This record gives sequence, C-alpha cells and structure tokens, in this order.
Amino acid sequence: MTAAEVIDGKAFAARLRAKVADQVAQLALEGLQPGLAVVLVGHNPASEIYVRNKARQTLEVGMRSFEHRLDAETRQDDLLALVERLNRDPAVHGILVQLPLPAQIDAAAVINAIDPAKDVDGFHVINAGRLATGQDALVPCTPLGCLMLLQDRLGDLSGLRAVVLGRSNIVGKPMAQLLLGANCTVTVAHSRTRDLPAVCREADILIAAVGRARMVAADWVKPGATVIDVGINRLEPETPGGKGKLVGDVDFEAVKEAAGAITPVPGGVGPMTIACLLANTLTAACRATGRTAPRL
Ligand SMILES: Nc1nc2c(c(=O)[nH]1)N[C@@H](CN(C=O)c1ccc(C(=O)N[C@@H](CCC(=O)O)C(=O)O)cc1)CN2
Repeated sequence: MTAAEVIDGKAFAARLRAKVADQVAQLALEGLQPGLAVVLVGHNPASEIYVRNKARQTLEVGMRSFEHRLDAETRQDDLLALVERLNRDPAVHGILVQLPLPAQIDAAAVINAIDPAKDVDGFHVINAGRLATGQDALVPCTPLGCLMLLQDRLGDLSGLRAVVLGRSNIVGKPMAQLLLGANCTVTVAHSRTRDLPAVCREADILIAAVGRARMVAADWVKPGATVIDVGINRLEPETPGGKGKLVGDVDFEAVKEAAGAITPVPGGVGPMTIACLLANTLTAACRATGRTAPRL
C-alpha cells in the first residue's frame, strides 16, 4: 500500500484568499469595501492568535477590519449592546464573536443576537436552520473548508459513505448537513457510539472532529479513504517551558499508511477556517448590497 496523499490546506487557503482579494478589488471599483468586525472577550492565548490572524488576513484581501477587545469580566448586556451597534453599522458586513466566551456569558444568546445576514460564522439558529433545509445560508467556516478540500480531491461526492466523528454545533452537525447536501450517506458518530472503529471503517470520507488527540487509529480507516482531521490539540511540552506539539484527532503517522488522502495538523483544515470566513464576508457584503455573491 502506498502512503496517502497529504492534502495541502495551507496552499488551498492561499488560493481561496487570492480569489476573494480579486473580487474585493472588483467591488472597490464600484465603491464597495466589505467590512468584518471581530469581537474578542478575554485573553485566551489561542483566541488572541486566531483573532490577530483574522484581522491581518482581512486587511490583506482588501477588506476593512474592525477589532473589538473586551475585558474577561465583560457583562453579557454590554456584549449584546456592542453586537447591536455592529448590526446597525452599514460599514460592517460580517460580525464574528470569537469562541469560547467566558463563563458568565451565554454564547447562544450572543450568537443569536447577531443579524443573521451578518453572521459570517454561520452559527445563528436561522443560518443553521437554512443549511439544514437546503436554503441559502451563511455556512460555518470550518465545515465549509472541509467540503471544499473534499470536492477538490474527489469531485462529485454523490453516493459516498461519510462518517462525521463529533456532533458539535460548530463543526460536526453542519458538516453532516453539508455532506448530506452533497448526496453522501452520512453517519454522525460520537463518544457514545457503539464500536466506533467499525463505524469509522465504513467511511469513504472520515471527518474527525472530537477534540481528542490522535484518537483515530490506522485500523479505524478503510484502505484508500479520505481522512479530514479537524482536531487541534496541544500536547504537553516535552521540555519544561517549551511549547507542546500541535496534533489532530487522527494518528497522522499511522493513518497515512492506510488512507488514500489525509489532511495534516497543522496546515490542513485550520487555514481553511479563516479563508472561508473571508469568503463568507464577501458573500454577506454582496447580498447586503443587492449583488449576487460570486462562486469562488
Ligand atoms: N467564532 C469562532 N470561534 C472559533 C472558531 C470559529 O470558526 N469561529 N473556530 C476555532 C478557532 N479558529 C478560528 O476562530 C481557528 C482555529 C485554527 C486555525 C488554524 O489556522 N490553525 C493552524 C494552526 C495554528 C496554530 O499553530 O495554533 C493549522 O491548523 O494549521 C484557524 C482558526 C474555535 N473558535
């Protein structure tokens, strides 16, 4: 058996951002500049990095970036008031509240306060419902990125068996909806699923999004399957004061000997998340101004 093709999400994301930048340049000729507002509450170190990268990449594609950094002790009412202001601001076409939020804030209440037309994370219950019923929706960025990588490698996904390992609102559930929409036969598996390895072995497409480092072993994978690893897990540092290695939910070294193709961590799905956020912001800006959103 030959080793799997390693899917280069970093390169794919760079190409997607270049397409977004081309479209933004076209809109500039018509006097429209898409704007993305990102809200960070508190000082989660990983979130700080993601928010910084989002702001930088937003500017790089020619959009306006609005960053709002709030104290860890921020009250829910104050955050809701900021969301309301951003909903009303015509320069802001996309709004994103970085997750996780501190414990005193009800994340669902905040997400559902965002205007669904500006909900570029696609987490609002209206967008979740639209996706589930096959209507035009803003689609969560990480699952959208996974779908793009799959369609790029496999073309038409019709009839393929897909197993989504994980049932979160931000990855597992929307991923399952997208794969259903692409005519896959979809199973959503999770920690209570009986005989997980056997269920996963049925998959032509295996999406690992459980948040457990290197959980998916080589004998969970059907030979030749396409494996998409959404996990981002930081291992304990090997030396005191060092930085722990970043690994996915899949045992990459072992599984690449069984799979047909596999995404690495880092450099697989992660970079697609921000590229799709920019694509969603472009979509939101086009729709808000009566334009048809481009197919990227
Ligand atoms: N409001 C949101 N919050 C969160 C989301 C989200 O989509 N919307 N997703 C994650 C975090 N996230 C974006 O916010 C994100 C995670 C990972 C990456 C990424 O590029 N990862 C790199 C590795 C980065 C590193 O070295 O740490 C990779 O996999 O190559 C981008 C964005 C939770 N919160």
